[in-house]
Amino acid sequence: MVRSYEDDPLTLAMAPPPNETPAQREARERAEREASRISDEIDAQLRRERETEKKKKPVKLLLLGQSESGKTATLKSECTLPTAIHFQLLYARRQWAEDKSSWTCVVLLNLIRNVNDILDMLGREMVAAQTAGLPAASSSHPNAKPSGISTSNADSPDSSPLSSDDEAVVEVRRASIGVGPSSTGHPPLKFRDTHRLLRLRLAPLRRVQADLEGRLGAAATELYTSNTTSAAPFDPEAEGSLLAKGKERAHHTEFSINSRNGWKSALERFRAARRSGDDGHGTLRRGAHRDLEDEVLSVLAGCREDIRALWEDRVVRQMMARRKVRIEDSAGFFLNDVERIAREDYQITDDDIVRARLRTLGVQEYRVTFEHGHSAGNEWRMYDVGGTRSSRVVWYSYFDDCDAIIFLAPVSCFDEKLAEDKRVNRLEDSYMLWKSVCSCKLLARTQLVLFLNKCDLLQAKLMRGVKIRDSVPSFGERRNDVATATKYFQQHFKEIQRTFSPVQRPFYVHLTSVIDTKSTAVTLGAVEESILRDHLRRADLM
Ligand SMILES: Nc1nc2c(ncn2[C@@H]2O[C@H](COP(=O)(O)OP(=O)(O)OP(=O)(O)O)[C@@H](O)[C@H]2O)c(=O)[nH]1
Ligand SMILES: [Mg+2]
Repeated sequence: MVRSYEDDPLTLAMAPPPNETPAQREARERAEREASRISDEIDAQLRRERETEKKKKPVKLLLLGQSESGKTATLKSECTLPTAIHFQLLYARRQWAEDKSSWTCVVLLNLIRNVNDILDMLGREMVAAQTAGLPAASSSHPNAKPSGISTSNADSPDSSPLSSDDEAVVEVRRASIGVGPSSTGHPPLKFRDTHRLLRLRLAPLRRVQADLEGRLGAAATELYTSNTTSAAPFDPEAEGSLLAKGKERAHHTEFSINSRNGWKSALERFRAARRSGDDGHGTLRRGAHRDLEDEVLSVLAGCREDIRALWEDRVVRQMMARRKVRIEDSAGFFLNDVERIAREDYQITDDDIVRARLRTLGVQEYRVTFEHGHSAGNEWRMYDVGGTRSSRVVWYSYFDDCDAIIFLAPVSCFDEKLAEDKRVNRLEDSYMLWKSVCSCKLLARTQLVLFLNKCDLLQAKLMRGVKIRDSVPSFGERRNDVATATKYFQQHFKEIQRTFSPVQRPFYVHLTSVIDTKSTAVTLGAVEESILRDHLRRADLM
């Protein structure tokens, strides 16, 4: 049976009365319009509530990558921008002024380490020159004493305050910057009295380095050993995984380290020291409570000219070139800024902070609530992790419910080895780590964003004539320039993602130099938008 529209009971019930007057009709239509407005308002209210509900779930973002890939620098880079609207770290913003002065000690430590590294090399070379039968210090002064350097002790008693413990630390540090025992196969370098004097006059910096390292704790020194041979000890399915072996966290040297012991707490030690020197009226007492930072600055200011002389010395440069040491490419390099930094009134800049190096231990959490921009009202939780192989085992516990990962792969490191395992090429390690992250089932729905970082250092390295194919044979005869190299590396990462992701996902990649704060802010802006879009879509599906 076919029913006509006019027969529909609802239509009949809603139909105006047949004898409706114009006044009644107007009243009815007004009532209908009002009902419709109220209904729209209720819908809008419900929509707003749903959006708020969605926003209540924080966006969870991890920064992953090997040690010295630039994870912490990425966060610092964002914090330094006064007008940054992206990733506004409210925690960091509030603490930034305080943190800024605490980072001063890190910069001073980095600079002093640069100097001591050179002095170590110099000591070895001077001994080598002497054992080669040449005078280590050919006197330019008629009354100058003969060199006191003894061949039985690399650093003679008159010129070096090194204890055997110090020597061990120096050995480790030398290994980290690729400093061999001495440059061989060349005629001995022509050292003069000035070199011996420089070593003598700069010797106090060794003690200062030890004091600063003591104050900053474990974060101040790099890790040169690892108790795991796996690139991804967090991956239960990976060979050599500590989790797979069922080893407990407590058995692992870095497992005991948590967010309270990261660089934030390293800086906190300085804040505490500063507070203890405060007389309660906002002024620092001198003498017994004199701030370590002031003391270091005063020693450094006294050494400024000698540091400059050491760094600009032709023979010293020759020595480093022979040893293939590129101290200027190492993390926390500040020797070119000695004129500005080694002063009692040194004021740290944002740029110094981004370039300062302090290792992250464990996992650092940042909670951020955006006040404006497209993330307004959203809470973001960001996790900056320690990247050494031993530290990676704790990563897994942060994977659950993770919206996005920014994975940093330092591409300038194609010819370098991991500090914690000298057998492993750093680019290879990044590939292995990326593969584990891509294939991890827990991260199957997580957005992955790859930063091919340290492009500035890559550029400088290639300009110096370093050939990629010497370290990466598969690179072959391609053009040895940044564009070709990054395209090649990018393709490799893309292929790994495509092959190993349990579910196909878009490949997001950015070429970065995260110490360039301005361009990093632009990149992070785009990343933030894309992560947020995905986050809301996931919330919609819930
Ligand atoms: N020139 C240059 N230096 C960079 C870049 N990214 C990071 N650095 C520097 O490299 C050093 C190491 O960076 P970090 O951010 O501390 O490295 P990380 O990944 O947090 O390392 P861990 O905490 O050990 O896991 C710092 O001195 C940074 O300033 C870059 O793109 N270019
Ligand atoms: Mg870090």
